[in-house]
Formats: sequence, structure tokens, C-alpha cells
Amino acid sequence: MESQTQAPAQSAEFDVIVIGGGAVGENAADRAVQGGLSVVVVEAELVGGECSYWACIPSKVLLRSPQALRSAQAVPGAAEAVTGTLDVEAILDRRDSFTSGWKDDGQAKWLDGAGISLIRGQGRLTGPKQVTVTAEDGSQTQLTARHAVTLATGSAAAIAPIEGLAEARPWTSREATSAHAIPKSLAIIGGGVVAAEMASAYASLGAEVTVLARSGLLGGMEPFAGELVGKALEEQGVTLRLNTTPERVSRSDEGVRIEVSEGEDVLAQEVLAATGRSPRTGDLGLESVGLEPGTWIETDDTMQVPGFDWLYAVGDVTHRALLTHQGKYQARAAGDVIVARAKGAAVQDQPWGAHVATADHAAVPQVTFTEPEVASVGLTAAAAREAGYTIRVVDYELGDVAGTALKSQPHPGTARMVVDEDRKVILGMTFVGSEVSELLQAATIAVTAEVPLDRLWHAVPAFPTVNEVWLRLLETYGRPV
Ligand SMILES: Cc1cc2nc3c(=O)[nH]c(=O)nc-3n(C[C@H](O)[C@H](O)[C@H](O)COP(=O)(O)OP(=O)(O)OC[C@H]3O[C@@H](n4cnc5c(N)ncnc54)[C@H](O)[C@@H]3O)c2cc1C
Ligand SMILES: NC(=O)c1ccc[n+]([C@@H]2O[C@H](COP(=O)([O-])OP(=O)(O)OC[C@H]3O[C@@H](n4cnc5c(N)ncnc54)[C@H](O)[C@@H]3O)[C@@H](O)[C@H]2O)c1
Repeated sequence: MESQTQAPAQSAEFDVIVIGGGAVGENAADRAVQGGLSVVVVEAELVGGECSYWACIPSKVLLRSPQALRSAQAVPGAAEAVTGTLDVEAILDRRDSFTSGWKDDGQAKWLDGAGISLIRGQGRLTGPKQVTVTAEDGSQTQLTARHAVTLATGSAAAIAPIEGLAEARPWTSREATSAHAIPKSLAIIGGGVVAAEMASAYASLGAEVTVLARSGLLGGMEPFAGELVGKALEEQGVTLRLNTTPERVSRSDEGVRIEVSEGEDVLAQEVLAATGRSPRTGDLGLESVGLEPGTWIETDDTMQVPGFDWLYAVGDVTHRALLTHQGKYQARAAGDVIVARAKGAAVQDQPWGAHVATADHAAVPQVTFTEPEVASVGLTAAAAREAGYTIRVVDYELGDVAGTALKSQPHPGTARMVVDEDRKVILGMTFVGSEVSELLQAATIAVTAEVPLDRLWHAVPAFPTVNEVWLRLLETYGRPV
């Protein structure tokens, strides 16, 4: 017998229902509202999602103070003025202020100001254009969409199926970004972006860090990225155990023990599972419309789910590019195309049209905020070759650029340009070096707009800036005539 009586279900109708109020869902909702549609966002936790509270923002706050200190220490004259050490409490306080103490009043207020309705609770599809929202108190709201339902439910940390790992109560990115004390020692399983950034942060904040990676660091990027970041992490005191497979994990009063394929066990106070992401689609009612729960959601380039004229997905849940900015780009396309289709207006779904996320395939920018930073866009040399391009690779040492020397960076680094030899355009760029993230947008424009190399010779970088590396790369390539 049911011990609780549930409140009677409420019902409401909107033009668009967005399930998931992360940064991406918020953007999809905003575009549709700006196009004149009525929109409700359904959010189960905090409006603002992973990025605001447990991912991009808190992780970058933890990394920024150590970066600022290292930069100052690398410049003679300023270095002498740096006489103290990092104030860990102040860094954690700053992190807490950026996450608003894990309260979403500000973001909920933004939704309200933008004219977007908010219903809190777990959203589940119950049929075509039908969503049931179950609030924490068990009460339910039945929602009907006149035009579209957009899934923006994001992703959660995937804990690798290593024996004992799940039972050992590992940290995920959530605990690593929200911790209020720095453990004495931290073992990190994984060699991807989360592992590299958190290794840099926690080593800087005083933990003894060991990284256990099955192969190298930052797979999928240009090989020199993982090599330079790995070398710098070791200089920061991180123990790197590369080409090492964790086989068994156990927790006792001593902490966490990790038995590995090669060499000695690792003992640490905490273990961070930085082993990728899984889609938040397990409890979304996908089965009610014939989709499989627990899978990533496939879309076309207008972000519509194939076979459904009313269903869209954006952001991490699509597995197209697990990055906030790229998800928001998809959300702008989806929000706008939903408006166009609702109004019977022309849909611009040709590549690079207003209603498609074409850049997901060829021009995704990403920054790994380690010391040195890794900033990349487009194809790596290996990916370009695999895609069948005839390429030429041009490398240039950032330390040989006057602007970098003047700045006196702790890790000057390297830049790489991958050129499509048939069309003489840039397919990909990678910068590895201190504070190179701000170089990335010029590369993203060059790759996205397919600016011919001979025209790039007329884009003159100011002297003496680090951007002069563009000129050096062009000179090294040779002027096309
Ligand atoms: C440690 C870390 C650092 C990162 N740093 C960066 C970075 O520097 N730059 C960058 O671009 N990317 C970064 N990322 C990736 C970035 O966090 C994600 O790409 C981004 O959060 C995806 O946004 P989203 O809106 O698609 O999903 P999410 O942010 O996950 O939001 C989804 C929302 O949906 C809600 N939800 C889920 N299911 C339901 C349901 N059934 N009903 C109602 N609500 C539901 C969730 O509560 C959540 O609020 C980082 C990731 C991690 C883990
Ligand atoms: N600065 C940023 O933009 C930023 C920062 C952090 C995360 N992110 C995003 O979040 C996503 C998730 O990051 P991530 O680092 O968790 O994932 P990832 O896919 O980058 O790396 C996962 C790592 O876990 C390892 N791994 C997987 N299964 C394993 C197993 N069974 N045993 C041992 N190792 C295993 C992989 O070899 C890999 O090194 C990324 O795709 C990234 O786009 C972005």
C-alpha cells in the first residue's frame, strides 16, 4: 500500500519544453523565447548545470591563482616581490564565491528575467511532446509541447569498471571541484583533460599527486601537448605513472590502495576517477518514444533527433563535443531552427547555415587550463591524415617570439599549424604554452572561415605580442605565390 498520497497532477502547455537547465539548456530556451515562443525549462538540480558548479568554473578558479603566482615568479623584478606562498583558504573562498555557494538563485532569476518559465524536478518523456516532471515532494506536473522538446540533460562522471573502484568511494570531478580541504595525497585515474587539470590544481594546492594513465596524457591532441604538460606536471611535483593500468582498488583506514599492472601499488588519501563521462539519459523516459535509455542522443546538424520532427538534443548529451561553448553553439542553432520551423520560415540547414552546428565537425576550440595551457582547434596532424587530407605540418617555438620572451613565461611552449596542401588553408592549430588560451580565437576564425594562407600574410600581428607566432609560422611555411 502507498504510504504517501500524491498531490493531484498539474498540467501546462508551452511551445517548447527544455529538459535540463545547464548552460546549454538555458541557451536553447533563450533563443526560442527571443524568437517569440513560450518556453519552460525543467531542472532537477541547480540551474546552471555542471559547468557552473562542478566543472568549468570552479576548476578554472582553482587553477588561476597558481598560474598567476607562477607567471609573476617567472618575471625578474616581479619575482622578487613574491615572497609568500599560495593562500589555499583564499583560493577555496574565491571558488565558493564563483559557485555562489552552490545556490542557483542568480541563474533562476536570469531565467525569469529572460521570460523563461522554470519547473524544478526530474523531467521524463511520457510520449510524443509529453513530459512529466516529478518534484522532490513527489508532486507531478504534466507538460505538453506545442512544437518541440529539447533534451539538454548533460553528462555525469563515468567511473571506469576497475575492480573495487566504485566501492572505494572515489572522488569524481564533482568532489574534486567542490572540496573544502586539500587531501594530503591524491591518486588520479585517467590521463585526459580532467586528470591533467586536477593534477595541476591539487599539486599546486599542496597535495602529493600521482597520475595513473593507461597510455600518455591528453590523448587525441597533438602528441607534444601531453609531453609538455607531463614534463611540467613532474616539475610541479606530480608523479606520473604512464602506460599503467589500475587493476584493483580498495579503501581502508589507511586510505586508498591502487594495485597496478606495472610496478608498486599506489597509496593515497583520496582517489579521483577521471575516466570520462556517461550520458544522463538513464531516467529520462526515452523508452516511451522508442529510444534506448542510458545512451547518447544522436542528432542531425540542426540538432533534431532523426525520426522525430518534435525532438531535439543539445550539449553533452549528444556526445558531439563535450564542451560548454560548443553545446551553447548547438543550442543557438537548435533554438533558432525550432522557431523557424514553428513559424514555417525558411530553414538554413546547408553546411555553415544559420540553423546547423557545422563547426562540431571541423572547428571545435578547446583549452586545457594546465600549466602550460593547451589551446587547440580543428584537426590534429594525425586526424587530418586519417581524414585523407594531404597536409604539411609547421611547428614554431613560442619562446623564439619576441612577445613571449618579453613576457618571460614559465613555459614558453610550441605552436603547430596543420595546412591543407590542396587548398592552402589551415585545418588545425595547437598552441601549448603559458597563457596561450587567448591566442585561440584567431586560429578558430582562420580554421572556420578557411582563410587562404596568402590572405593571412596580410593579417599583421602587433609587435611585440605572442601573436607574432602567426607571422613566424607563415614565414616558416613560405609565402604561397
Ligand atoms: C571538471 C570539468 C571541467 C570542465 N571544464 C570545462 C571548461 O573549462 N570549458 C568547457 O567548455 N567545458 C568544460 N567542461 C565540460 C562542461 O562542463 C560540459 O560540456 C557542460 O557542462 C555541458 O553542459 P550541458 O548543459 O550540456 O550539461 P550539464 O551542465 O550537465 O547540465 C545538464 C543539466 O540537466 C539537468 N538534468 C539532467 N537530467 C535531468 C532530468 N531528467 N530532468 C531535469 N533536469 C535534468 C542536470 O541537473 C543539469 O543541471 C568540464 C567538465 C568537467 C567535468
Ligand atoms: N578545459 C576543458 O575544456 C575541460 C576540462 C575538463 C573536462 N572537459 C571535458 O570533459 C570531458 C571528460 O573529461 P575526462 O578527462 O573525464 O575524459 P577524457 O575522455 O578526456 O579522458 C578519460 C581518461 O580516462 C581513461 N580511462 C577510461 N577508462 C579507463 C579504464 N577503464 N582504466 C583506466 N583508464 C581509463 C582514458 O584512457 C582517458 O585517459 C572531456 O571530454 C572534456 O571535453 C573539458
